[in-house]
Amino acid sequence: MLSVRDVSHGVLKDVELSADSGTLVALTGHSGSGKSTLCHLLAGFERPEQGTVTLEGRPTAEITDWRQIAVVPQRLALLEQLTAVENLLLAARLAVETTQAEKILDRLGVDVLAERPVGQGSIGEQQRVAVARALLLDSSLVVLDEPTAHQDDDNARRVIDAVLAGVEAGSLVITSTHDPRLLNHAGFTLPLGTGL
Ligand SMILES: Nc1ncnc2c1ncn2[C@@H]1O[C@H](COP(=O)(O)OP(=O)(O)OP(=O)(O)O)[C@@H](O)[C@H]1O
Repeated sequence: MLSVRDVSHGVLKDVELSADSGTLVALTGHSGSGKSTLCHLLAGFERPEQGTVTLEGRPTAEITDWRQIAVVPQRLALLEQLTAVENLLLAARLAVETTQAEKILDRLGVDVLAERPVGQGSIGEQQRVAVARALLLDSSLVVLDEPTAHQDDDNARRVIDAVLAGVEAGSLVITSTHDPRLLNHAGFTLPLGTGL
């Protein structure tokens, strides 16, 4: 269970959210409404100025295990000199087989980067590598910041199918998005900011 209680931080005011495993939650709101800020708090990159963000009762800021919280930050945070497979294995702390990394890269149509430095890929390809990395371990909480922002329809479909497989496998997936292709699949939506 993820629990966001009475959180105020920067532009975020009194945000409340509870969600269980096996759910897809969408964060929406206009540019600057705080979607990325909330993603950072969920991921545990920062502690909230007020309130609490906990996963199974533990502050997310104290959780460093990728099996518990996996993330696609807006700027992806890939190591550009490493291949796609190496990026995935690093996140998994080398605890998965190379074939497992190759399989999810293939599923996301980005096997072309498996053995190449990801910095050579297009932004859309790099985003799909970051999505593959976040979905690799069926982590308890998966936080995705606009994971289809750089995807055409075919590749958005690949991302969405992979996300839904993660939800099916039991992950709680929280994604910020403006994209109706993704929004349509959300179990529920948390609108942030005013006017939406
Ligand atoms: N580190 C920071 N320090 C100060 N202000 C920040 C910081 N990060 C973000 N902000 C501000 O907080 C507000 C919310 O930013 P955020 O990136 O969370 O919005 P967003 O809803 O994700 O927007 P977008 O859809 O454009 O990505 C913005 O006004 C931004 O300038």
